Amino acid sequence: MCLEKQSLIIDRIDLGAVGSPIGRGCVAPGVERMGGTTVSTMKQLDNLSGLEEGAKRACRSNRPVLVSRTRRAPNLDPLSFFASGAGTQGARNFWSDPGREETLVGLGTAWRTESGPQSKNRYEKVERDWAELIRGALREPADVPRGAGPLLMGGFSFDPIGEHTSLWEGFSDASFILPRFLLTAVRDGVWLTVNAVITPEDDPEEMSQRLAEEEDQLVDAAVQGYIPETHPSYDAVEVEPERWRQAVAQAAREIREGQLEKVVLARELRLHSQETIRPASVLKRLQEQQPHSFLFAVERGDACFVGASPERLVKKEKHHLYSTCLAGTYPRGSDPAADQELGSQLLRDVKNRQEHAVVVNMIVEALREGCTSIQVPEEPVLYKVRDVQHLFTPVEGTAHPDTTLLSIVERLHPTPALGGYPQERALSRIREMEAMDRGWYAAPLGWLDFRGDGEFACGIRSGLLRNKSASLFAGCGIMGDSDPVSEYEETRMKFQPMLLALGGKKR
Ligand SMILES: C=C(O[C@H]1C=CC=C(C(=O)O)[C@@H]1O)C(=O)O
Repeated sequence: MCLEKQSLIIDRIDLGAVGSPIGRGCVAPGVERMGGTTVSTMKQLDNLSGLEEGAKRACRSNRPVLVSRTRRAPNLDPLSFFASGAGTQGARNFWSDPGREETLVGLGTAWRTESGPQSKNRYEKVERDWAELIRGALREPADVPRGAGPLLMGGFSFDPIGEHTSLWEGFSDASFILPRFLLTAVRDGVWLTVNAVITPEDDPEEMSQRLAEEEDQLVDAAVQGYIPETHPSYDAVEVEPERWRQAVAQAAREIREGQLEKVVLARELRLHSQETIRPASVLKRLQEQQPHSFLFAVERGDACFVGASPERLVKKEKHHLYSTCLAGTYPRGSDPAADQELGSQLLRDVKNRQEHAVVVNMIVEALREGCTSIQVPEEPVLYKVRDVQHLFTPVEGTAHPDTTLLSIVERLHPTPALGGYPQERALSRIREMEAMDRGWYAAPLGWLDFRGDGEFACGIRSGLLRNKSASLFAGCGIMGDSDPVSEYEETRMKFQPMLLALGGKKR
């Protein structure tokens, strides 16, 4: 629809109060009145000038144009916002870092990029597609906080070459969504970004009306603050535990023979519930129970990959890079003294220190290629989460000007904390020895913004929810002296966060 429309002159209205109780109760649900103009209409007008400009650009360049508008939304709670999108979108994304400095909730799809199996260039493809869309985008305002404005949310599968089963249907080897609505909760407050990709065929007025209506519905539902509470009772089936213990023994033998240094073997626990498992309910419990972990949910169609991972893969903020070496695990103690004693034992444990060192060496090498300088402490410290404690070494670097976030993700993934060492040998042993499709388990997931900044975590302590079923995943680093029974116990501890978050009882 490339007709030159007469430009509307619109008074800019600060929509900081969107969804606030002003006028609530005086008008139909979803519409709030302010000085004779409905908020819905104001939103529509507010978005319209950008969309009209975008439509003109789309016509001139004959290509889609991204129009993105961010404003404050002080009264929105991230979890309620996530829950408010249930059912309507099938494309929700939730992200929160362990400091809860940046919580992002994406609802709906303004644009997406995907890569299929065997795709060797999946990282470059996402970056290329995104750069192409961002070129010529209209953003308002120019300055938005980190985590707001146009950005992609999603992730990658663990291994594009390994077997792909129907379990992970909907989750391709790279899948990133530019959310139609993005809520960003940061120290500075809460922001709402509305993204639209307008083509020469679109009518900006119609689009702006549709966006305003959708936003009203979501914001109204979120303001009600309803988060479903489910307590399903479920049957749990461990997938081939004996075969897994044998694989651990076999891997340890191969390591002693010098065929490889380390491999991470994982297993699956399948749950069947009496009622539909609600991702928002699981996220709520994870938020309460796992304050020191990344929280994530990636919904694709009727499935949702959810977890509370303690492990950062990489964060990029301007030219600063931050990564994490997390490997080596002990249980938590039943009281502070016992906990401290177990922590001291872990710090002295030879097998765990070696397992950890393999990870540090690889991450430092991988970062070195993209950095002008690297800082890494000499000794690991403890990182304690609710059910286990780990050896932890943070690594920081200063990136070369041309080092991109996804090029670092590609270099790092899978680190020996998730795959093994040497990488290719470990990957081929995982493909042969594990009786499961890892899908997105242990893979990079996170967000990437219009500046090239963002953050990725490793998708561990996680599960894939689909209607009444859940598949939970847990793995451990196998070394030459690994004992199959203790490694099996370690995976039991690592299932705990998701089992607890499902909130139900084992039948
Ligand atoms: C592979 C997992 O954990 C990794 C991360 C931290 C500690 C690990 C370990 O001690 O084995 C694993 O390398 C998992 O939780 O599924």
